[in-house]
Amino acid sequence: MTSAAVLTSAGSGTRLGLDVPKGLVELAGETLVVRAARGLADAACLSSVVVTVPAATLDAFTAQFPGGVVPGRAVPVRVVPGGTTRQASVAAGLAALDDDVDVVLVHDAARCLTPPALTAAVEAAVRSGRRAVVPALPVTDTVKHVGPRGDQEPDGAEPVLATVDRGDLRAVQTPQGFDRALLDAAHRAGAHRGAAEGSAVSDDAGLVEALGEPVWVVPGDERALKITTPRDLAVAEVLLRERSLR
Ligand SMILES: Nc1ccn([C@@H]2O[C@H](COP(=O)(O)OP(=O)(O)OP(=O)(O)O)[C@@H](O)[C@H]2O)c(=O)n1
Ligand SMILES: C[C@](O)(CO)[C@H](O)COP(=O)(O)O
Repeated sequence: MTSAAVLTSAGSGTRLGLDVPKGLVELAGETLVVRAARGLADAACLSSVVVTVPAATLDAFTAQFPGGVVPGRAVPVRVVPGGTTRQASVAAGLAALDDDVDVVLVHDAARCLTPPALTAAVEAAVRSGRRAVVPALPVTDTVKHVGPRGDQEPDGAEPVLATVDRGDLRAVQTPQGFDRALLDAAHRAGAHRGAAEGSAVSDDAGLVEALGEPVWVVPGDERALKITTPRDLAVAEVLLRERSLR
C-alpha cells in the first residue's frame, strides 16, 4: 500500500486578479502548481500526485508536467478536471487515485511554499494510526463573533456578539492527511454539499467531522501560507528570497 496526494489547483484565482488560473501564476519564474507538486515530491513519502485543474485549461496544466512526472523528480502526476467547488475538485481527484493508495494527503497548490517536512509529518501521523490529521497554527488576532449587519447602519458597521477564546482556536492549513477509506466515505456522505459554494465544506476535515469521526491537529508552519491576494504573492516572494539567502 502507498500514500498519494490530491493537489487542488482547479480554482480561478479571482482574488489574485491575474489573467490565468492561480496554479499557472509564476512565483520567481516557476508556476505555483509546479512548486507545490515539487514540495510534495520532496517529502519523499508519496508514490503519485493527482492534480485537479480547471477543465478549460487542462492542456496548459498538463504541459507543466512533461513526461507525466513532477519536474526534476520521478513522482508520477495525473492531471484531471476539477469541479465547481474545492470540495468537488477533491472528490474528482480522489476518483483518479490508484487502487493501492491507502493514505491520501489533500493539498492546495495555493500553499506552494509548504516545507516538505510538514508534508512528511502529516503523512507519518496518519501512518501512525490517526486517521484524519490537519496542520494548524494558533490564532494570534483577537477574534469577535459578529451579528448581522443592520441595514440601518449607514457605515456598514456590524454589531459584536462575543469575543471568542482564541486559546482554543487554530488556523488550519494543508496538506491534510487521511486514511483513504475514511476520506472516501466522508466525501460520499457529503457529496450533496459539493455542488455550490454556499453548501460546500471549506476543508476535507470538515467532511470527516460531519461523520462524527475524530480529526487531529498537528503543528503547522508559517511557510504553508495560502496565496490568495496580490499581497500574499508579494509575501511569498519575500519568503523565497529569505530562503535563497540562507
Ligand atoms: N473549484 C475549485 C476551487 C478551488 N480549488 C483549489 O482550492 C485551493 C484553495 O482555494 P483558493 O485559494 O480559494 O483558490 P481560488 O478558488 O482559485 O481563489 P479565488 O476564490 O480567489 O478564485 C486552491 O489551490 C484552488 O485551486 C479547486 O481545486 N477547485
Ligand atoms: C483547505 C484550506 O486551505 C484550509 O485552510 C482552506 O479552507 C481553503 O479555503 P478556500 O476558501 O477554498 O481558499
